[in-house]
Amino acid sequence: MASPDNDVLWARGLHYAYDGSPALQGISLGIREGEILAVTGPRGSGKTTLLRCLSGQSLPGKGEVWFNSAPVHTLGRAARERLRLSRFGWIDSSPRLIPELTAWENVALPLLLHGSGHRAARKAAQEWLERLDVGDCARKRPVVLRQAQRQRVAVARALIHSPSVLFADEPTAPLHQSDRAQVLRTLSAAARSHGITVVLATHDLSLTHAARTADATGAELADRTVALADGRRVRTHTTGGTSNAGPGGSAACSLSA
Ligand SMILES: Nc1ncnc2c1ncn2[C@@H]1O[C@H](COP(=O)(O)OP(=O)(O)OP(=O)(O)O)[C@@H](O)[C@H]1O
Repeated sequence: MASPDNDVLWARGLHYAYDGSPALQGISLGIREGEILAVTGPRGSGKTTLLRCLSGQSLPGKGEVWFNSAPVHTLGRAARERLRLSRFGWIDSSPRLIPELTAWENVALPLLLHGSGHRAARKAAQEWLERLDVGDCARKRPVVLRQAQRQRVAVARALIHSPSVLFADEPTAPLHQSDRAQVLRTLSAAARSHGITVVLATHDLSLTHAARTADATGAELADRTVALADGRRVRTHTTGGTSNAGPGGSAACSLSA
């Protein structure tokens, strides 16, 4: 099926419930290639559930999710797993690194799994670690790293194979306030330079503003912000020129930035 407005990822009429308790109630959304979309809303508004449905980790009870021409909502578990490994990246609020591997080995893993040579993978991993200001951690294991360092390693690992879409679920939650904007700026700059589409869930709208205003030279963090409340899409705020409201989406409106 052709996507509306040539969106790389789009959803229509998504419903999801946990044991009969609704978490998503008819959300429709389209995301353009290379767009950085922030999904905001208070705790429990459905951000994580939406990201899980969009990335094929959870299947909606009703509705459709399409990645390009692939119907994610009808793919079997193995096909969704392959799609996630090859085309998607995921950053959680708590970094999940493999404790037996060093930082660079953790970061290099997606490349090694995709068949890259050891030397090339190590070089790329080192470059990503340096970009995220943890180059000196390359040979350390996660257990000796601080939480903020572990999260930067996790960000490097999510970006190293240049996924088509990066899902970031509260990626700065474990970081101190001072580190948050910097990691978000690095993430968004890296995504823009590699043409990676980003879906970023955060309950802290001020964070996206802080990352924008603190960056005198970089691009704005998000092109568009979609706000959720009680599993429904309630507001869209467009900040960049590459965005659309998506199928069934509300019209763009202005919030103060
Ligand atoms: N595993 C689960 N089992 C039962 N209910 C769940 C589960 N995960 C989420 N929920 C419920 O679904 C609703 C949406 O939760 P979700 O985690 O998607 O929201 P969120 O906006 O990401 O919240 P937060 O910012 O706290 O992560 C909430 O009411 C939540 O309590």
